[in-house]
Amino acid sequence: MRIVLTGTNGQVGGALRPLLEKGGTVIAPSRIAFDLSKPETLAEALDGFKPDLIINPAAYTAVDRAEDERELAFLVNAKGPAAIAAWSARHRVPLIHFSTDYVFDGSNDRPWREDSPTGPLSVYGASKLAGDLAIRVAGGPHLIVRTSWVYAASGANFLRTIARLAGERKELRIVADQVGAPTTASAIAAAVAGIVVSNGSNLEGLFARNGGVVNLACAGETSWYGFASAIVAGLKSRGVKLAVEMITPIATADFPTRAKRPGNSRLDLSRLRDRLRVTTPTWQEALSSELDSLVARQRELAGR
Ligand SMILES: NC(=O)C1=CN([C@@H]2O[C@H](COP(=O)(O)OP(=O)(O)OC[C@H]3O[C@@H](n4cnc5c(N)ncnc54)[C@H](OP(=O)(O)O)[C@@H]3O)[C@@H](O)[C@H]2O)C=CC1
Ligand SMILES: Cc1cn([C@H]2C[C@H](O)[C@@H](COP(=O)(O)OP(=O)(O)O[C@H]3O[C@@H](C)C(=O)[C@@H](O)[C@H]3O)O2)c(=O)[nH]c1=O
Ligand SMILES: [Mg+2]
Repeated sequence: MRIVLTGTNGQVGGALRPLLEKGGTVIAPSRIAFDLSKPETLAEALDGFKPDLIINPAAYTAVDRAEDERELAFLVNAKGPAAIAAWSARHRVPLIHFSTDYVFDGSNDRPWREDSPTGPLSVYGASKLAGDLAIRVAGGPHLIVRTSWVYAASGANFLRTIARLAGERKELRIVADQVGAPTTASAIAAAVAGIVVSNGSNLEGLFARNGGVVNLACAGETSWYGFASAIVAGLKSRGVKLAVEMITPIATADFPTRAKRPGNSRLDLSRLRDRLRVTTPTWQEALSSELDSLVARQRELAGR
């Protein structure tokens, strides 16, 4: 199977690559060879790659910056995916794409289902929602994996931000009224690669029956404050020396940001379990193994 995989410098694409290489030929075009901000060039590139499957984790993910770069965010997150989806529909080549909890307004008091009403609060969320809708409208075989709060031992993410700040500051002030499920790129990659490997050439049929959007996050829930507290506790228990003495829970209103974020980011995982037979680790289990990798990497870099 020939798999075109985008975004391999990113968290999810980077975690997927080695898992997919075990089961097929992975074509991982550079951003220059396959630039989502140039939608008109993508069909010709795909003609050349001749994939049997396209997996597209590449995205514009700078949530605050997107408020000032609306056009670029929509090109990368909506127009590019729309062009890929049109090619996928024309050639009946399955497409796996990724979506976000930020398509919701966060007002609900229950976990969001795949068909819950959307209402993005940010340009990033609106651009991702436009991508989801364009893929659906194109009508090809597709699966849109909707996830939340993604992090890894490397890359730009909340774990790495907190690990850095905890080494520099006495006090961290973290919002406690936004709840969701922190999710490792490796948990997403394991689940997605599992679906690909176990269904092989039958993905088109699987997506016809059970495609569309599926929520996929780590199990359980916490706030950004709860997540930061667990990160700091986990680093300390692994013997990492930190400057931080106090972690203070604050309200969203006390941490002004350019983009608005949803209060409730929780995703209902029953479709994932019932239709795709996939379960994910709890966020605490996933954090524990990611902290092991982070600390091992830091010790290696420090030559210890
Ligand atoms: N990060 C998160 O918290 C969450 C992410 N998601 C979604 O999951 C998916 C994967 O996210 P994640 O792995 O964290 O993202 P990252 O930000 O880690 O990686 C994004 C990747 O997209 C590439 N990219 C950006 N612009 C373009 C472009 N114009 N053309 C081609 N490639 C481009 C980047 O390339 P380069 O490295 O060269 O910049 C990078 O490799 C995305 O769809 C995202 O919206 C959903 C929920 C949460
Ligand atoms: C660094 C910091 C952040 N925060 C808050 C701000 C924000 O509400 C929350 C998380 O901040 P971040 O900017 O790291 O997270 P953010 O970039 O909003 O993360 C999002 O990225 C996109 C791509 C997604 O799709 C989402 O699922 C989500 O993971 O923590 C604090 O309260 N104190 C702090 O010191
Ligand atoms: Mg961010």
